[in-house]
Amino acid sequence: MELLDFYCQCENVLFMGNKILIDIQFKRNHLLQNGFDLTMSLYCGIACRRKSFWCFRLLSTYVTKTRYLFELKEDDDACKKAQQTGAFYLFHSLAPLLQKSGHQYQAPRHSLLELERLLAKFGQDTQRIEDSVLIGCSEQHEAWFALDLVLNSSSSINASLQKSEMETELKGSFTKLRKALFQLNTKDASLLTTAQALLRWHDAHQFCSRSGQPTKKNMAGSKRVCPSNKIIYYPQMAPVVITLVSDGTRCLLARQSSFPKGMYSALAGFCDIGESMEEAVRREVAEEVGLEVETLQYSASQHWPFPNSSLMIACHATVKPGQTEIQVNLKELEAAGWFSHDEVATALRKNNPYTQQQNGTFWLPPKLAIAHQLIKEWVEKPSCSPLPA
Ligand SMILES: NC(=O)C1=CN([C@@H]2O[C@H](COP(=O)(O)OP(=O)(O)OC[C@H]3O[C@@H](n4cnc5c(N)ncnc54)[C@H](OP(=O)(O)O)[C@@H]3O)[C@@H](O)[C@H]2O)C=CC1
Ligand SMILES: [Mg+2]
Repeated sequence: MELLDFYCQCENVLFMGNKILIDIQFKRNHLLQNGFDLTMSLYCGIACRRKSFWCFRLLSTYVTKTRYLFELKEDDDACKKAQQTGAFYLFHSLAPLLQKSGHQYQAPRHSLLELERLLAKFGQDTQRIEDSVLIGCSEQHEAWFALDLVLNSSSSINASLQKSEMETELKGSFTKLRKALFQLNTKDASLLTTAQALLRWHDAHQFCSRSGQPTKKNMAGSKRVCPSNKIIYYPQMAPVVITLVSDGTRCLLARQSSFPKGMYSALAGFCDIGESMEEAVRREVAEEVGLEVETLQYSASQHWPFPNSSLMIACHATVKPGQTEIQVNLKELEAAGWFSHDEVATALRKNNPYTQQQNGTFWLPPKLAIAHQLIKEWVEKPSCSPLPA
């Protein structure tokens, strides 16, 4: 339910700036009378007066949130204003700040005032706040930003010395993202992943590749512009295909020498320029294990921040029956093999790297990796009906 149109009398309306809030009780009755299943409690929208009635076009919370973020990306003044009431996630050399509460970890947010105090305490200019990037907002339109306290800093104070003092001051610890992802809930993990990717991109794109001049970030951090030739640079992700190959009864798992000991995953590879997803899957499977893909089926996608931002495009593939002999490309992989449904289902159930290494068995990527989801899908439904490649 994204858009609704309806009419009501003036006393049911509250104005807030250029937005309106409908009297909740009225809306609930109205929507229930009209057979809507009201699952969200608040809608914003636009209104125009028609005789004694107001005509409303109501937008869902998701749409208003999206429109608000779009406005902040386009309008530097609006974005700067949003910082006044916004909240900031903090990083140190791309490691997010985490705080422990009981047995759980969380990513704390700081107000502008708290951030200004912190920067002043550590001898940094509050101008640095302009290096922050917009990463989202709450349903109440509290804008969320991320700032790296040392990247691009002109402060002469040694960054590593400052780190532990900052951690004491902030009652938390700056934790490497790979580790942080295992300690956070999915929502925080996804926000911090986006934040780190954006902070990293800005750090690596300080100069125009044509003029060599420093580029300037817009307030939200959704782009950088070269002041001398007006070239605009947008943050980029590299498309990567990840494929779980099956021969109908078994699936193919492989490992690179850089993987943690004992971990096996699906085949992955960067798309070459000019390739479709289907072509990239066929090429990667042929390059890495010497097999020809017969059919494939798209499953899902995921942003993956390591080592740089990738858009992981996940799919299931099958190979021609009777053509299942693997020829491992040792320049790319350390090992690859066929695994039975039972073996993979057992590994999935006991996916504990420590115990599985001890037993000499293999283990699979963690839950938050799309490779895990692909493998789980195959175990639950090994015979999906894919499209020809
Ligand atoms: N989320 C998940 O579930 C999973 C994510 N992944 C991610 O998928 C990505 C790709 O997998 P991988 O098997 O390594 O890829 P490839 O099989 O394509 O091999 C990697 C090599 O490709 C070259 N390469 C080509 N284009 C690029 C590019 N745009 N960026 C970096 N390297 C490039 C590099 O070679 P050279 O260094 O010689 O230049 C690199 O070492 C990895 O970054 C990995 O983190 C992988 C598995 C699971
Ligand atoms: Mg690969």
